[in-house]
Amino acid sequence: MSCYLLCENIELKAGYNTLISSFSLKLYSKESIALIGPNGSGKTSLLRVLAGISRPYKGKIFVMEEELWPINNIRNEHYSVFLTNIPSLLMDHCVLWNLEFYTESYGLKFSKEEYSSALSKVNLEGRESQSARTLSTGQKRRLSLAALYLIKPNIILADEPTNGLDESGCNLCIQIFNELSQKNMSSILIATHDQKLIQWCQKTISLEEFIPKPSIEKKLVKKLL
Ligand SMILES: Nc1ncnc2c1ncn2[C@@H]1O[C@H](COP(=O)(O)OP(=O)(O)OP(=O)(O)O)[C@@H](O)[C@H]1O
Repeated sequence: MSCYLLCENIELKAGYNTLISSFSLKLYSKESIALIGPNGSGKTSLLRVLAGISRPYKGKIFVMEEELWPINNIRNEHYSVFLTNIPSLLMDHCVLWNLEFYTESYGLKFSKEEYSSALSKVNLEGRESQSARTLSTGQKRRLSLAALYLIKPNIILADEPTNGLDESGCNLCIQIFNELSQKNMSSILIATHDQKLIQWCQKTISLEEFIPKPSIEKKLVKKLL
């Protein structure tokens, strides 16, 4: 199996605080890993770094064997997708425009019928001309899933993809991830608190293990304060 995403000894900081240290990961084709950890443990920050949106303080990242930094050549290639959803939707544009925009940013163009069929898959049929702003939270998630289904990226980095989805939406999300992993050999890294999604993943990595422990000096200062 090919290793699609590799990172070694990653250290992340938020301001002066070290969020995560010595984090390494190998993500193979068809593999699905759940990234878990309490609120604020750095799951989103890590996904942003792995997607090439921000740089790690330390460590190396390889996407399909290409090193991500010092220059990010990876963005907008057919490599990874970052399922942030709502903020990345262009609210003043309609559903179809958003879908075209997402797929074209990966160099992919589809027929009107193919876009409509992807919308039907996520239960948004007939909503092509509706403004993205007027979609409900769950419908915005569904629109992101339709884009994901069309793009079929090799690497999927999903940040709490089932947030705001009802039960059928959660099942649909798992079904799409399953299809992409089985038929497209996609590898999937999911930051989530959703037990059903965690159970679906083949592996779980807890970020808690990579949160640096406060030194004795720091503990002492805290106690004295
Ligand atoms: N730009 C920033 N400046 C300062 N602190 C930041 C910044 N971005 C994130 N942080 C801090 O980094 C920590 C990790 O945030 P992050 O969103 O990665 O956590 P998370 O594990 O995804 O949390 P949740 O489970 O709540 O989604 C938080 O304490 C957050 O306040």
